[in-house]
Amino acid sequence: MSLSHSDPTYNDLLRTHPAVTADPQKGLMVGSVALSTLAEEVGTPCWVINAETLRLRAQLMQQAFTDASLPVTCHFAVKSQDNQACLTVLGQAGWGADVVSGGELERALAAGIPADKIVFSGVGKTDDELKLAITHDIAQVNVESAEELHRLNGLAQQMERTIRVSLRVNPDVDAKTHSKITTGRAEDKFGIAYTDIPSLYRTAQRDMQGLNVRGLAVHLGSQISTEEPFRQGYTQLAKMVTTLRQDGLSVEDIDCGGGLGITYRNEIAPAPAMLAQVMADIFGALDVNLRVEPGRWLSAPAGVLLSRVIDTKQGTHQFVILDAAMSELVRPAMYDSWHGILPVHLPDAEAATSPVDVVGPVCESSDTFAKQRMLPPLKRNDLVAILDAGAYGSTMSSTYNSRPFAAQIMVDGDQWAVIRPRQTLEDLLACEKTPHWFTQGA
Ligand SMILES: Cc1ncc(COP(=O)(O)O)c(C=O)c1O
Ligand SMILES: N[C@@H](CCCC[NH3+])C(=O)O
Repeated sequence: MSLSHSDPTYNDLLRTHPAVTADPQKGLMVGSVALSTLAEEVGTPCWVINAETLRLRAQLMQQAFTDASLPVTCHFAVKSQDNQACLTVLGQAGWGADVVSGGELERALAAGIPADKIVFSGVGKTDDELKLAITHDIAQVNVESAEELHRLNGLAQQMERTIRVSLRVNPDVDAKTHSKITTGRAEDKFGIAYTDIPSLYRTAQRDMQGLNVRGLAVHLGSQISTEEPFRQGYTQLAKMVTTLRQDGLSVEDIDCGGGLGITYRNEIAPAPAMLAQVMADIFGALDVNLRVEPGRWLSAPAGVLLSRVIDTKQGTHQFVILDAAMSELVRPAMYDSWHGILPVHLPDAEAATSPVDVVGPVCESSDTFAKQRMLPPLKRNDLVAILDAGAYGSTMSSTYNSRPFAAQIMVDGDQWAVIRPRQTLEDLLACEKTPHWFTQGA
């Protein structure tokens, strides 16, 4: 988060973030709606999602696979953005869902995504979650251990059903992204060890009556910004397909996971066309059905976190204290991640920028959105938009420091609506109970 001369300027950020535009009179806009209007009407902090951006990115990704003549089923990773309105937009664009919990499965169904377009990944699925998947006969469960495979088979047989599964392979490939979001190294908790796959797959396909074993899945990590990890991971998978087929087993499906990175700062992020090309090169001749599970690439650039300056203060550093905090957007605190920050009022072309620390009000030094960021002057009550906040923002929010969850707004052209109201303190307290022995006789 340190000061870098290669940091994008205000204009660079605007150019690379079409979800927001600048109007000389109204300041920053999402679609045709001024962010200042949303701040007035809904209050800050709040999340603002541009439906058009989501739709466009869904289309662009599908187009990349079409251009590569690759039939791919696209499943949106719900963990990146789980709002029902966003899932509805993507469902209407023909996308399925990738879920990692019973809650996400219920959300995807509630948004109208059909069960046969839902895949269920995740390193620890409870019996209840697996039963839910069986009950709804979802597209497939990506199984992450021998133990889970046996448990799922038992549950399906008890329910007198069968369920489609793929085995998630741990290919021992380093995705060269942040260590905390790397999932395909041997030491990571995800997937089944590469060398254990052949015997487990054989047992599952030949002997487990509750399972319809379809193929293999992989997910290497998130915010992957180079082609090489995809190439390495998928090559491992393709070799495994050959091994299994040589053993007389059938492999019909390959789930390539998600992970495609975006440009937050100055990363040269790969385009979906790169992913499509790698998949075509490696799987094109294998005669398999392909799936992908991207999240961030679709949702991150579609959303901003809108916040107001509570105060500024001059210490060793100049501080700008926002009403948004790590309780809304935890990524900078958790991964030292960099997010563009734009003042909502258009800065005077003459205004000099100076280095400031942009922080939140939470009692943690890590509650810092940016250190020594070159920004035009900001004063109390000014608004700022924190960019690329549509993924792993609201879904990772907490109520730390008794801060109720922020409102979520969707803008679609000239229309806007609150799609999740701001939680109130009453909402927060309503589900808590003080044990009866404290209140008896009071
Ligand atoms: C199994 C699985 N699929 C898909 C994703 C989505 O990843 P991303 O948002 O990086 O595309 C994740 C998250 O890392 C995941 O764990
Ligand atoms: N939460 C991470 C991504 C993790 C993806 C889930 N496996 C982030 O904000 O970058």
